Amino acid sequence: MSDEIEWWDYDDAAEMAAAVAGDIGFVIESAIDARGGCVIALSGGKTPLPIYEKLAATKLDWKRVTIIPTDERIVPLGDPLSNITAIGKAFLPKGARVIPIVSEAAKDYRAAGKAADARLGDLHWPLDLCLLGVGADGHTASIFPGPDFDEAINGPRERRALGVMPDPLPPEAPVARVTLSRAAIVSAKALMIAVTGDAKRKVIEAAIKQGPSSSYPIGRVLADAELPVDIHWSPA
Ligand SMILES: O=C1O[C@H](COP(=O)(O)O)[C@@H](O)[C@H](O)[C@H]1O
Repeated sequence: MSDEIEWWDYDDAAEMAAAVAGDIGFVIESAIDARGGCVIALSGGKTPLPIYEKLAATKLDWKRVTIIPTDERIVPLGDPLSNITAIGKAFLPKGARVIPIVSEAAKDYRAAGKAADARLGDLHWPLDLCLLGVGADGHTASIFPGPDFDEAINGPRERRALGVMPDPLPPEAPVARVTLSRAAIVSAKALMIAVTGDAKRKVIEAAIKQGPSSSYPIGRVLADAELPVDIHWSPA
């Protein structure tokens, strides 16, 4: 478990968006200065959208930035549930390289996970940054309870992505997923979480208290993190 998990509290989502976008922008600039490029993973769902709007408005050398989603719902590109579609809307116009991790050709969710893992092998690892979200049920990226949970948490460290069938399926997006593995997430050089609302805060606090045997996926990820983790929170 990282010795340093720091909470950053904001008055509202707009204030949080400005602060998190500033932090991500700093990581991107530093990576470009250091090695001429940057690879980041951004969470899906609705919470981070104001952050992406702010970040996309930041003057950066976007052509040197590669963005992957932390996880993807297995739906066609353009579907309202597609994480990469929302991320692409924000960053493709800036010239960033936005890489989907799910191809419509995948036969089943496990094959989709294997294809994503192979595709991710072409990128520069470890990630310069991973921004995670957390669901009200304590899932993070698409690490959910179910038949693939153990592999997502304890699979071989070189496995960066895998297919996941959440059980139970989350009502807000009841579909199979592809997710970064815990190993890929915690190897990132910078790890941040952005969440809103009291319920998610309580879940994360409980998960941290439970430690390495946490019943929540976010607890299992945080328990394996070695670098400091910033948790950004606003009430709504
Ligand atoms: O399904 C997902 O949910 C989480 C949380 O999403 P939010 O809309 O409650 O912010 C998200 O982090 C993940 O990437 C997504 O696929």
